Amino acid sequence: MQFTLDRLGMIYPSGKQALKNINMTLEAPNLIGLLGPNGAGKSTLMGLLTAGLKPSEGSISMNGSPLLSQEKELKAKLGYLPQTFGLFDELTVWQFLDYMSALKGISASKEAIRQAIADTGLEDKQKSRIRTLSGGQRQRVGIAQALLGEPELLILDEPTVGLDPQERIRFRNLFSRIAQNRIVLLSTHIIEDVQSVCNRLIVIKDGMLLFNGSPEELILLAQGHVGSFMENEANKADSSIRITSRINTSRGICCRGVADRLPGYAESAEPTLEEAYLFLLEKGGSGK
Ligand SMILES: Nc1ncnc2c1ncn2[C@@H]1O[C@H](COP(=O)(O)OP(=O)(O)OP(=O)(O)O)[C@@H](O)[C@H]1O
Repeated sequence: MQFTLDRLGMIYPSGKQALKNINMTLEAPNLIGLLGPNGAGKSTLMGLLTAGLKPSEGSISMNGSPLLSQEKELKAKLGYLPQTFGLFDELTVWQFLDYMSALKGISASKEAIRQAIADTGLEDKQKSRIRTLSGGQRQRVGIAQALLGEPELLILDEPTVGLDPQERIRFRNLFSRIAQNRIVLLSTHIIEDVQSVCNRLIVIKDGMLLFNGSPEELILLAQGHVGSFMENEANKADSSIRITSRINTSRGICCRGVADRLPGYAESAEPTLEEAYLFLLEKGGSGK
């Protein structure tokens, strides 16, 4: 399965340009992390890929043909967790997933539901009404409906929101397993979610593609732009460095930060993925 985005742009009827000139290819297998600050255009990009939105500029093709002429085929291949979604509060978890399976036209629905419930750890909640679930449990039901029928393309808009750290780890591992033979695209603000599991990162800001590559390539971009220094040794007049962390040590507060040109008092340090991402956002970056 392959998607090609060609000069893709989106202008909402309000006149807001949410995406500009996006060019990229997404192919299986891939676990792709979609990163960007609030309002960057991540949900808009996901809306276009799921054909819920129609592009105002450029196009998307699926396996070489226009996506919008293959909406039925796309729906059969797609599992989608939107940022906000409605659950039917009076249904039980099983009933809701049964209903979603029917909408998706899944034939062996019992097995598909059982698998989705097992993958999301909802076994002991399958007979509970959705209104009685916690926020994190509801999010898991949202993920479960996206997983139904083993879709070839899984698009997850902030799937780990509301999940506790243990659950986040569980889902990271699950997404990583699923992505072995399909495309999983997940948006998040949490770098830990993409670190170690995503083999590819896409960063957008103000509707523009800033980066499209591996986590290692992103870290390389920030090499020489991350420094550490003791706070009491810093020259306060030189504020060119943006502090990313402050840690108490026996010698005082040790700071790390990113800068286009490191000030003399900072010692160059190996960038973390989070620092590389912050550096890219500060700098504006260059797409690939
Ligand atoms: N239906 C809409 N009508 C008009 N403008 C919209 C609409 N939906 C989104 N926007 C605007 O388009 C831009 C991109 O929004 P989008 O929701 O795609 O960003 P995002 O990266 O998903 O943000 P967040 O991380 O906050 O969820 C924002 O400026 C937003 O205000």
